[in-house]
Amino acid sequence: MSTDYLTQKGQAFDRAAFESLLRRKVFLWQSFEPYGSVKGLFDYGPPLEQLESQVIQIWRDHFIRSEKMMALKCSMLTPYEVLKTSGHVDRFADYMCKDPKTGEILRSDHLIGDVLEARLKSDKEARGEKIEEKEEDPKKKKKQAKAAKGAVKLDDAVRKEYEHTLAMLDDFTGEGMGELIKKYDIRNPTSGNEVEPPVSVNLMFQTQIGASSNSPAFLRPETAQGQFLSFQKLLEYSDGQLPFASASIGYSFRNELSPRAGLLRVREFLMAEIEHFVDPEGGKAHPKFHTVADVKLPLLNRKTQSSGSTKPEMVAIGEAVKTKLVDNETLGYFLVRIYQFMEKIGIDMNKLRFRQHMENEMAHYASDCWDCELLNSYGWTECVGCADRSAYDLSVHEKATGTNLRAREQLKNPQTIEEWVPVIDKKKAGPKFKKDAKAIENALEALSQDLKEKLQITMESEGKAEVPVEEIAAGKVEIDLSIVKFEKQKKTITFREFVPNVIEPSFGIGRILYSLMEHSYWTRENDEARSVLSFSPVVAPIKVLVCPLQKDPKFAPLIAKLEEALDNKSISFKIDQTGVSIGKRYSRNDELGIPFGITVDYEALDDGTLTLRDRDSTKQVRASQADIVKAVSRMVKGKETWADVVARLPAFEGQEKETAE
Ligand SMILES: Nc1ncnc2c1ncn2[C@@H]1O[C@H](COP(=O)(O)OP(=O)(O)OP(=O)(O)O)[C@@H](O)[C@H]1O
Repeated sequence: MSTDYLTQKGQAFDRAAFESLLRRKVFLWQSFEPYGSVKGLFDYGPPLEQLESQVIQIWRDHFIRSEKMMALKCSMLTPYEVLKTSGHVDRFADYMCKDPKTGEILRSDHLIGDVLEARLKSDKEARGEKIEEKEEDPKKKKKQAKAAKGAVKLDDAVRKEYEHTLAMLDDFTGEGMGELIKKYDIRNPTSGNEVEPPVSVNLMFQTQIGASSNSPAFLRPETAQGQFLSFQKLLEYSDGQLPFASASIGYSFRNELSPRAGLLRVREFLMAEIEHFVDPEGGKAHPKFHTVADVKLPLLNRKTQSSGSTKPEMVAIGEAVKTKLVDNETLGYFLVRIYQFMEKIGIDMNKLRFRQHMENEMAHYASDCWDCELLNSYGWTECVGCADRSAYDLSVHEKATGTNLRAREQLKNPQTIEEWVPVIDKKKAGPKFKKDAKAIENALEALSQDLKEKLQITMESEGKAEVPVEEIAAGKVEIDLSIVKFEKQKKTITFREFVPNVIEPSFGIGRILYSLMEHSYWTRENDEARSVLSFSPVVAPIKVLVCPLQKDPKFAPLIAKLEEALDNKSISFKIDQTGVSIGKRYSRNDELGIPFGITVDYEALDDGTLTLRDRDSTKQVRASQADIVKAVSRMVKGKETWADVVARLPAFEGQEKETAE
């Protein structure tokens, strides 16, 4: 199947050929194949496992080391209460519709979105809109003309309504989506059957800790909660100084209703999440913002999206923060760091944009949110979410557990303040409240200043008052002045206490890897189309292909020496000693994305020189083993490019034929 999506060389992207390469070269496959496979679960073979490990290494260096973040490894099994407090138990759900005849489960918003988009596409074809766009491509023109024959033109008003519905889809409740399904006669596209009304399904995998069902738990749907609950440890580790950031790389689990699009929507995936804790006073400034202020990013803001356009604008982040397009410096700083990370791992930067969340997409507590989206053959795909989560997470966990999740700022000048304080007659309170006495004392101290003042006035006028105490069985307690009174007392404070705000960049590694593989894929069109994966030398799973020119035992000592030299520099390599032609060996290893080939030929036997081939240009240089290994070592560390090497080392013209035999 071809799509409108183009490779880095401007060729039509052939997804079937791409997927066949991934299968052939054992990049990935659906898990548990001998048992019929499970949707949404994938196993990675050696090349993809290695690619992931290289990308993670760069991520660690780019964020954890360079930004001095505190790396954490938190438990994946998470007690029910934690996710109840975070809101996941009640709200981490999607709506699904069932096809009653086939039993197929469809995610309601995807179903509506897909059907309306297909109708709009068909309408465009019927109006000939696409045909005009691609006039220069006769093959496509023919295909579109054919499609247009079966296309259905929509009424202008209907077309507008569909477009509006698609833009607002995130706003619909289950009931609302049910009405849309009826109104637009939306059916299961595969069977044509009517579907049942949407029902809400929580996306977490539930389990229990220990043998008793009294301790329900979930597999975590994100790594973030563990990081929030480690806040006090992190604060201690950073000597109480803010801002600081924690980072966690680990698996998350979501029981997606309709896993699809390969690695893009799966049920178990690797996340790399950062929680940057910052004092909300001072506008969430970032100490290193000035170093990135001039970097321009492709930003697709809310206003542009509302106008129906999807074209991002290149804006310097300094300007974007100044005009409040991006809410604050810390958020802006991270958008730039995400951009630089993507560039480092070899993402095609023409296929990257930052899309601002529409108001209706954001969580109620978030103050701004941008997704880093990568374009692949499935369309623009959110690969990193970067949100300002305000003080929400720490506040809710503090409230639920009574643990202090605050930071303190030492005041330059101590301040004297007056505040209402409960003065409890413990001799009377103890016998009266018995086992609840401590909980009641804590609750009285935790009351707001306003409430303390109000309670004192009530007790003075009415002789008694009622105080809510969630922690005791009765849920409330009656107090009077013989037991407690609230007094205004002077107090000198030397610090300010606050709940830090959190900026969270959240990376889905699988989606990034998949997009990176598509961005790296192209075909060399010489004698026959040959697939190439142009992984940059820094991320390539294997760095070097070692090829003796022919199967000849004479080469063995030189190969052994070369192996030792590559090993000494920790360069991963593969030896291809099969009897096929050198050109064929190169091209089948181009499919693995190996950036360099070192050939040992008969000249090497005389003078010890080897040839080094660059995968993308197929150009070669000839030099001593030491020079070649040094050049490779520098290139895989990103310290030198092929252009630098070509400028330094003599070219080798006796290029082997690239064609297969
Ligand atoms: N089912 C999934 N499969 C693979 N990666 C995922 C999946 N769900 C989320 N991610 C990745 O985790 C990142 C952070 O998760 P987040 O909760 O922000 O995603 P989300 O907004 O729920 O994604 P979506 O709207 O696509 O379901 C995403 O940017 C994405 O890269």
